[in-house]
Amino acid sequence: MTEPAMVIDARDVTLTLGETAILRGIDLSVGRGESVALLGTSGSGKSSLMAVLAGLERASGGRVTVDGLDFGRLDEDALARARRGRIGIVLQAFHLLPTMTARENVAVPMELAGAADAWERAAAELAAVGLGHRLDHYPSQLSGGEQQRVAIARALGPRPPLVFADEPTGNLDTATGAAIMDLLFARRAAIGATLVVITHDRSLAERCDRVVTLADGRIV
Ligand SMILES: Nc1ncnc2c1ncn2[C@@H]1O[C@H](COP(=O)(O)OP(=O)(O)OP(=O)(O)O)[C@@H](O)[C@H]1O
Repeated sequence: MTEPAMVIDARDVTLTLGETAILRGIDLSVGRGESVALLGTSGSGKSSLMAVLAGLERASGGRVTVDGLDFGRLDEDALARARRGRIGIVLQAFHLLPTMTARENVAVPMELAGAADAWERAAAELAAVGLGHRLDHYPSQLSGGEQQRVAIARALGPRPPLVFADEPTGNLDTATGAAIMDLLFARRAAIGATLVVITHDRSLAERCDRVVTLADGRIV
């Protein structure tokens, strides 16, 4: 089977929560290997769009196709399976599991994605983000920048074709944030993943192949 050229194909996507129309007819196609920045003021719908495209939130209307799968046709279990190994997510606040070491945080999603050698691969992934000497540290024993490196290793370890990052440098100082973005771009290039980055930072956005700007739930 040939792979679909578009990793993301969203057509007239709407999201309404309660009375609030959050996404109001989004059309967005993202090609394989492309990097796209989602820019927009606070409340414009960036995180909501990411949640819909990542299969974390169901669209209220329209069609979302990711890696050839029509999300609207999948039940919850099928959607969870579709996400696993196919979509990696890096968030502003890292969200590592506090009771697990760096290595465990990275190994668990790879195990869930079916890797037999997840434990060994987790060590290699952490070495690739410069943390080969921190395998057994818990998140509380790591700096913010180090925690985000673990989060990148965790998200990209299963080699997903699609990676989302929501304000990945938002909790970091400028220099650390720049190093994290360099790392995110380098690791996603190494695995050939498509990247969608949400940001407020125009200079960061301009590092992507394409900038998409949202305002009030629409692409402008
Ligand atoms: N569960 C919800 N119920 C109702 N409204 C919501 C819900 N979640 C988000 N919203 C509203 O939807 C709009 C878009 O929110 P979203 O978080 O997607 O914006 P954003 O562009 O990512 O903003 P930020 O840059 O501040 O993170 C906001 O006005 C928000 O208040």
